[in-house]
Amino acid sequence: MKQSIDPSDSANQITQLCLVCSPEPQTKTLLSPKDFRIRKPAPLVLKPMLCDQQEDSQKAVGCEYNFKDLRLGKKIGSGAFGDVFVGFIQGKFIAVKQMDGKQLIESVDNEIIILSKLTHKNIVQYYGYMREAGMLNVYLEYMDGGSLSDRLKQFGKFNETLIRKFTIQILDGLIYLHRQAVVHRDLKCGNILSNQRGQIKIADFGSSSWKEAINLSDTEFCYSFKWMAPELLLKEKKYGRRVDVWSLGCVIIEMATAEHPWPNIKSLAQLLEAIQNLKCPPIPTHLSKECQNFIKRCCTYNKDQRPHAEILKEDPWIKKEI
Ligand SMILES: Nc1ncnc2c1ncn2[C@@H]1O[C@H](COP(=O)(O)OP(=O)(O)OP(=O)(O)O)[C@@H](O)[C@H]1O
Repeated sequence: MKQSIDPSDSANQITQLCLVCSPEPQTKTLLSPKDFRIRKPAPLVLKPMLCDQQEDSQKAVGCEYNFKDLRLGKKIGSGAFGDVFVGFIQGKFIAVKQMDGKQLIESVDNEIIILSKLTHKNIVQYYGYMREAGMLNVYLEYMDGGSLSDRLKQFGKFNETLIRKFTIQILDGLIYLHRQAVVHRDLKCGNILSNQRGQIKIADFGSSSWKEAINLSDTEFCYSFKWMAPELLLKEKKYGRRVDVWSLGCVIIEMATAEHPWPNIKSLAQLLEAIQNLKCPPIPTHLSKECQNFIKRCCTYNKDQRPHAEILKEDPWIKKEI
């Protein structure tokens, strides 16, 4: 099936982002992925984008921001590549992802390249990065509600009204990403952050690709596998944006149950067997028929029959008046 991407729309957005991100104004209008290489290390003063936190604005405002003034606060989380702290600068809170620069691996660089060209109300905003004393600090929008998986652990499963509200926001974020030809590949509640205003944003682009080939390691069972589309697990060479649509179905199951999708699966071999036999993760029966049907559409085994995120925006469950 042909992918519904409006090239002019995409090109305009990328051009606009590049103009905001780059230290020098660009005059080019046609850009390619190589235009988004990481800038040379160690600039102390960056010109990041700052979103107005008071509004749901998609507009990024360019301004000078000296990270030397940053004060580091308490640790708010940790992941495979390092720790995340809250930072305070010029009266604003930001998140600081701190990683050992020496152990810096490709996927972190990958995350920076991808983040630096994205700006959308449902994508965690990237402000800049700095290498200092062997550490790499990545500066991000601070999401004071933490991840959705933190919220599920704390408060238990969400009701369908909230699930629908969050799904609409995730869909908007995905539609934007996919228009930029970015595939997230690791969408799960742990990588979706929330704030006190009920907004949610997609984060953690360490696994994202710029139309690049996948390199899946099957030597150890990684729990992210449970959110993965069959074509990724089966290491098919051709896969696309719709792997994120499968994961969205799994995210809805996670929100509805406060458990991983495929809750009884403990190994990659078991997962592969289950996915090939059942074709779809178990769908919670307490959800409305429309919601169950939406999950089924997301988790369509055959990727060519699986709808794109844009098409799902028109689904009756999403469009219904509440
Ligand atoms: N921008 C942010 N604002 C607020 N909290 C954040 C932010 N980014 C990360 N966190 C918190 O820090 C935790 C760790 O985030 P991080 O992105 O480093 O790792 P992860 O996604 O949990 O795991 P991994 O990188 O190993 O996949 C998150 O679960 C979240 O609670």
